[in-house]
Amino acid sequence: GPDHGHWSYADKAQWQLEYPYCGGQMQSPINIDTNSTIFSPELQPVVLAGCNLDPSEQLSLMNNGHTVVLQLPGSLTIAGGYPQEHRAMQLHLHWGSPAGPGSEHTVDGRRYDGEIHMVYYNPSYESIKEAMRQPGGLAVLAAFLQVGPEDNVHYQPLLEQLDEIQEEGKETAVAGFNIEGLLPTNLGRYYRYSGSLTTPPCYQTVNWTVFNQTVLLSKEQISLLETTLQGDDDKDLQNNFRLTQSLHGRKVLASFQ
Ligand SMILES: NS(=O)(=O)c1c(F)c(F)c(SCCc2ccc(C(=O)O)cc2)c(F)c1NC1CCCCCCC1
Ligand SMILES: [Zn+2]
Repeated sequence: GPDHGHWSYADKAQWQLEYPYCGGQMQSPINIDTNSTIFSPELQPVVLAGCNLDPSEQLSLMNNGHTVVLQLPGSLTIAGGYPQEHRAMQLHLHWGSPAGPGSEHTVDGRRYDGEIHMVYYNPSYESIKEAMRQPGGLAVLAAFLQVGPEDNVHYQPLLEQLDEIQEEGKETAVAGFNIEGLLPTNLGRYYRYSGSLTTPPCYQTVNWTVFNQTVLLSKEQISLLETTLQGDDDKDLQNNFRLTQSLHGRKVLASFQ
């Protein structure tokens, strides 16, 4: 993809020097102040289509030095909850370390253990490259990962392969599975706002959905995520989250009261 190689979460204050959008007024992630959200009953439940990927389908799982990325087929689409259909591109995770949590968004100042992002693009644009640069060109479905009492079996296809891609740049194959299992069961309760990619180039073209219900993983699964991968210069890949950005007057809508 575009040149993302040399930035890191250590120098996130300098991103805007190289990538001007990162200093913009519609940046992500944000803190969601639940007392200031606006109930919007027109926000319909998110509906996914084509998410039960056949096990014969092989998906690329890669450590790109900043996160673990699962490439998704364009046959997986958002069929409800957005003005028009969007096609899947990839999903990736954000996490912390054994010393603390690592979600990107926060709710009333609370940071969760981790966060999954499913990235989609609006196919009415000529190409993904084009869609990425246009307002409303991208949709990201975000859900918080939280420590719960037992293993989340839906995350095993991803987590059991992490030891295959410990080093930056390593890639492995994952057999198709039900992608919807990675999200909360209730896709009707969510926050919606206009923001950006949380990584350079920070394009301000993302229509964000942050689900209210969290996804529960076991302590062992969260710990595996926090302690297996290495980023650039062989340091542990941890705390790969951007700090929350100012709303600059943006409103956060809620599909629920
Ligand atoms: N939260 S997020 O959605 O902004 C996000 C991150 F926070 C991310 F940290 C990432 S990974 C870092 C950016 C990156 C690195 C390499 C490559 C590549 O080799 O193709 C691609 C991207 C990452 F990939 C994404 N999502 C990508 C943003 C980068 C360019 C558009 C492609 C889909 C979304
Ligand atoms: Zn992300």
